[in-house]
Amino acid sequence: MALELGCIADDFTGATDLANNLVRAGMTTVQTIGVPVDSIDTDAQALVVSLKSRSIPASDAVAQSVAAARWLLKQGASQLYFKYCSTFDSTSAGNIGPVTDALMDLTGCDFTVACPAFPDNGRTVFKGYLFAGDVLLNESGMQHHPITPMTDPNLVRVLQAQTRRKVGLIDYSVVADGVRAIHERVDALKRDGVSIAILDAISNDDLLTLGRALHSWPLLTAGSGLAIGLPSNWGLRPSAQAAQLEASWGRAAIICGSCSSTTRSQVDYFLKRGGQALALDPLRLLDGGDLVQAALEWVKSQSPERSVLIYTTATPEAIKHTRARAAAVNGEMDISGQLEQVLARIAHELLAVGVGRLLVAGGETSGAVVQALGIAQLRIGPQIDPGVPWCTAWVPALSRRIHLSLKSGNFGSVDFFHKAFALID
Ligand SMILES: Nc1ncnc2c1ncn2[C@@H]1O[C@H](COP(=O)(O)OP(=O)(O)OP(=O)(O)O)[C@@H](O)[C@H]1O
Ligand SMILES: O=C(O)[C@@H](O)C(=O)CO
Repeated sequence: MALELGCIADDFTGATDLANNLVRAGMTTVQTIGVPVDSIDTDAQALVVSLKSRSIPASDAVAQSVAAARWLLKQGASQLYFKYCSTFDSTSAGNIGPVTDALMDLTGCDFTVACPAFPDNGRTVFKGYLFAGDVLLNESGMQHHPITPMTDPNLVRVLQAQTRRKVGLIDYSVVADGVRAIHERVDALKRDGVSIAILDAISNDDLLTLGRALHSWPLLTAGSGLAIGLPSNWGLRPSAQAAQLEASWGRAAIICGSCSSTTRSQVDYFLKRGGQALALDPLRLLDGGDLVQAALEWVKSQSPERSVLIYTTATPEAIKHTRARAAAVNGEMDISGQLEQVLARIAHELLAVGVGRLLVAGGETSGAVVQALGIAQLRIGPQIDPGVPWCTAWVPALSRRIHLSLKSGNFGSVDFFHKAFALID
């Protein structure tokens, strides 16, 4: 089967999350890092281009997303899928709205949907309100996100602030009534001048219904959840074979820049279990401290038989304190960006000490790490937890493949770090 689905993901963990859902639903999928310069030789049915565009200026996110879309259309994609976070991470400046607008202009489509729901990971949308687990988005910890704090759970309002198009809602009762009811609602919304509909979805069944209803639409925008209902539109069925990888090798390491409450619990669990862990102090950046060298020295002193965790993960209060100290020294300092680069350099150096199994937590952090390792493509393997697979990637500096997992900040069970390495031991 030829290429059908062309996906543009606004961060790297989100891209593996989407590719994972597609692979599990039976679609052969290749994930690229950035927009490839040339065509790629693949028989994949889906391509996922990973960008790092979630938190950059909206005009840059638009330019990169349009370039990715043009490339995917040139490869032959018949449907485009713009993937963002299941917690709708964005600000009133974007980037979900501006990118959606630009992709609608590019494809000439007059109507699309916005569907962050991913029930397998506790993200549900009801009456346009996004829940993370049992609480509304703005009570979930996301209100403290260091880059895109989410303080309003009403997605119609959140998206309307970012787009020049009118935003409406297709609510759960319409979705429950099936494909025809959804199409009728779309027609009614169009008559009201609406061009983008937030989709309610509270279960995988809702996503499967929506997947059928959106068959052959030129453009979809969503988290990864909506993808579970798409492969069957091309007659594909779930298959475990698609996710097989070669054997892993080397030392195991975890690089953690995510500060989400989920990741903080995972770090705490790892520490309580006596894991080998090093916390990096961001304030050392203010006095020119060499965090990379310090981390490497530390790694060399640890047992190579057990995994190591290197993290900048901190509480909202600690981040606030760090930011205030940084601002007092230099108002221009981007402490979060600098920490991403520090962790990326450490990841690169870890290869030299024999790390062949690398787990990275946090989307921005993963983007920085993957770029520093010079990785061009990821092959998707078995799922560790919903939304997080193991992958393999060719690392040019090593001239060999490593196992790599990019964990979204909010994903994974509390024992994720142990579970992940147990799966590929
Ligand atoms: N101690 C800290 N102080 C300030 N910023 C930090 C600190 N630790 C990490 N950061 C920054 O916070 C950001 C975390 O974003 P990242 O995308 O990596 O994680 P996340 O948002 O939890 O993950 P996801 O995007 O997958 O949900 C990064 O820019 C990181 O450098
Ligand atoms: O959708 C999600 O929650 C994740 O794939 C993600 O994008 C986190 O960065």
